[in-house]
Amino acid sequence: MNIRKIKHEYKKGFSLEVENLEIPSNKIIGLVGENGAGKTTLMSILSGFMKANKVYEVETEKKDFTIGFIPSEIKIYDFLTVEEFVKLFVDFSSTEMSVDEIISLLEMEEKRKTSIDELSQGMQKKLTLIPIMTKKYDLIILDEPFNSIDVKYIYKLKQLLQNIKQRATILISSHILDTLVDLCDDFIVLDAGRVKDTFENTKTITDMEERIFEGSN
Ligand SMILES: Nc1ncnc2c1ncn2[C@@H]1O[C@H](COP(=O)(O)OP(=O)(O)OP(=O)(O)O)[C@@H](O)[C@H]1O
Repeated sequence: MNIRKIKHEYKKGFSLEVENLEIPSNKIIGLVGENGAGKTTLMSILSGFMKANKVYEVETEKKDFTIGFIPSEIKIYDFLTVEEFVKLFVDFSSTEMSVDEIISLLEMEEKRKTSIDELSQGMQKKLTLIPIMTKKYDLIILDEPFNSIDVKYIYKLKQLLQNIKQRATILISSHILDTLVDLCDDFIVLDAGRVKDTFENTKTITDMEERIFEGSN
């Protein structure tokens, strides 16, 4: 995917302006930047969740390019049980996986009859990730996927994303830098709505910290 130009202005003054940014295929790319840098705005626009109100010029490798977006917070139908929620997903999506397979992949067999509003935050977060585990996309966009999930599941999610990378590009925003350094191939640094830097991951946390935060206050 090539972002020729995206420009969006919010009424209260913040503007996002990204130009000539290549999102390479079959890579995991970390989108980093301070609070309010514009990560969610960029991800929402790229996924079609929000429309850029000034300029939107994006090129994709093919016409039927598919994008899966998991926002950082999704309100799910919390009056359903885990099993009912997964069944609803299976019935209304094109996945070939069964309800049992998905519940087993989530390691939530013991909670299948539990109402979602009685699950922990992390368990609810896991449910929001079902689409990327079960469907094929060309680009997967994940906004803060590691928030509130436990270390074991972070480990599993990292493995899953490494597998998915063989057939998709993955753009992840997170403030958990060591997880990103472990996982990503490349980084994009956003600062005040502009791309400050793009670089390859050297897999050394201090290196990456210096590169990302250098020049910041
Ligand atoms: N709906 C909105 N209306 C007006 N301004 C907004 C709106 N949504 C976001 N903003 C502003 O746009 C800027 C970028 O916000 P955005 O959520 O994209 O940043 P972010 O990098 O994802 O931040 P964080 O790391 O805190 O999640 C912020 O200044 C925010 O206040």
